[in-house]
Amino acid sequence: MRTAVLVEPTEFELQDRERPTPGPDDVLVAIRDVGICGSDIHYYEHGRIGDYVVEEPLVLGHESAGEVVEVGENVSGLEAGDRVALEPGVPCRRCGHCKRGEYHLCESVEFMATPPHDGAFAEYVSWPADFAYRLPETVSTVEGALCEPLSVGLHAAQRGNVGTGDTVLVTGAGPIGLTVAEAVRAAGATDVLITDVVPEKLAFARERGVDRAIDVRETDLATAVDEYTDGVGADVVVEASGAEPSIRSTLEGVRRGGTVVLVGLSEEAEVPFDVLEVIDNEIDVHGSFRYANTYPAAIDLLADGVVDVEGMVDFRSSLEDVDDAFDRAMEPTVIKGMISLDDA
Ligand SMILES: NC(=O)c1ccc[n+]([C@@H]2O[C@H](COP(=O)([O-])OP(=O)(O)OC[C@H]3O[C@@H](n4cnc5c(N)ncnc54)[C@H](O)[C@@H]3O)[C@@H](O)[C@H]2O)c1
Ligand SMILES: C[C@@H](O)[C@H](N)C(=O)O
Repeated sequence: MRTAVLVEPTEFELQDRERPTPGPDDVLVAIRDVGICGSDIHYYEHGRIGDYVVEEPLVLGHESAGEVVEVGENVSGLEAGDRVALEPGVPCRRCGHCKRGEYHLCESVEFMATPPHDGAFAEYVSWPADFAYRLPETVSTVEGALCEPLSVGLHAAQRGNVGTGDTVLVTGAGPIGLTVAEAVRAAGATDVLITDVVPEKLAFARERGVDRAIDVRETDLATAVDEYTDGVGADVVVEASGAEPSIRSTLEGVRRGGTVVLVGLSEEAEVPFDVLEVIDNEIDVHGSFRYANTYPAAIDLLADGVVDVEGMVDFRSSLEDVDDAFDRAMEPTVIKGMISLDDA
């Protein structure tokens, strides 16, 4: 089968690999669509993300969906021909975190395209059936693949306990900020403000219906939020840029007694944060890491037309053009590129 393998930073090689054989609890999936995520780009450019280092050739891609072509003997509920979204992180299912349902915190999670685990830029992937979710007819495999970033948004909204009538400030209008915006709307937020430093990203967010798009290069964030909220501040701020100034600015946007959710990963592990402000204003600060139990909700929201992810896609490219696709995906105005494979 065809695979695109990262052999060195900035160097993909198209390799012919043996088609995997599904184990008894697995499904073999002919991959149709795979999103290019910021972490794929980071591995492509730098060969590492923090302690995760690409030491052996690695198949990238963890936002994927495709068609089941074979099922293992223990699998029920899925059959050949079903289209599925693949949840990319598979936990041990036995530890305390798994048993509590917070399986994304399992220390033994094997996550696609995170060294040493291969991802989905491949014709076929064999995957545990309980992490493969059937797509209804009305949900495309592009949408199925983008259940992954949508899940990051849904989890962030849950971490922020976003509720009906809330005003939410999202910092960063990349794919994650945009899925957060979709998720908080679905959770009942009535006012969504978003920031960025790229005018095209802000214009796009505006087209998608955010109530206020703030260019923080030109506009003081605290003033803009105060104006919008009559000096109160946002109920919830979700940081989705990873930019240090933006992380610090979350405290300028949140109301007293409000919640800050940190999703964006800073290049620096330590970012100065005014703890006196946090205490004095009784701010709840939550980390948000990946997601758990979000795929069924993501698929239902897409099937019901409550959220949109397909509109974020700027281009679809082929496995053979993966180098060109990554070059395009790195352009600052591009939101989402996809690698799409022919029908298997
Ligand atoms: N916690 C998690 O589980 C999780 C999951 C996926 C991604 N992430 C992280 O979330 C962040 C966002 O991911 P993405 O794929 O959307 O990244 P991205 O780089 O595509 O988008 C980030 C956006 O932030 C904007 N930005 C830069 N500086 C800014 C500033 N000072 N203020 C406001 N906006 C600013 C950029 O212009 C860009 O549009 C990244 O740090 C990524 O690593 C975290
Ligand atoms: C969650 C996922 O989108 C992220 N890129 C990760 O590897 O953690």
